[in-house]
Amino acid sequence: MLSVHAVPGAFSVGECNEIIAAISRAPTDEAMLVGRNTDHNMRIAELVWIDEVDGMGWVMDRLIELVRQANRDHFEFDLTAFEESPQVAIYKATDAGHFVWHSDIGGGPKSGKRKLTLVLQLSPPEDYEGGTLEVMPGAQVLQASRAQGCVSVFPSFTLHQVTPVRSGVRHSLTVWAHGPAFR
Ligand SMILES: O=C(O)CCC(=O)C(=O)O
Ligand SMILES: [Fe+2]
Repeated sequence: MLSVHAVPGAFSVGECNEIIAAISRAPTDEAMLVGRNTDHNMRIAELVWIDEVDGMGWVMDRLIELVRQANRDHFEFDLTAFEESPQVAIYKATDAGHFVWHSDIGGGPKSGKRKLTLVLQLSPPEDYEGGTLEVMPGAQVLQASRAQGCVSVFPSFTLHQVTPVRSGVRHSLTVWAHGPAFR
């Protein structure tokens, strides 16, 4: 099983900028962790749920196709639904935005059924320093591509983190595919 599947150019630069512009007009919520824990030591980011932003249907359509292809070609998990809205996270250097090591599988009725995680790099790499998505599928830590429009797909149980943003602002989009428990 491939641990992290990358799709460079899954979204064009123009499309990423369009998503950032659309969500910047929407109100943000402070990031909450799996289990609705607001421990600031774990994650500092602002969140916008794509389902609540007008004109973003095409984004969900593209994400579904990307997950479907990645699953068919690389993971072959039993996936049944997308039960949660994709979310855009905004990590700001002024807040030392980050997300410590975690798995995405939580204890809730939806977060407990997460099986694949897809992360889209929305910001161009020159917009920020730090803010690297690191994934640890085994003994080694892999750094996800920072290229704008690149998508990384990995099993939701895989440990991953976002290192503190040291300058600028990083936007990313995360969506999960759900299904019955691993067995
Ligand atoms: O922003 C990222 O690159 C990852 C976000 C993440 O890990 C999550 O939303 O669970
Ligand atoms: Fe995560």
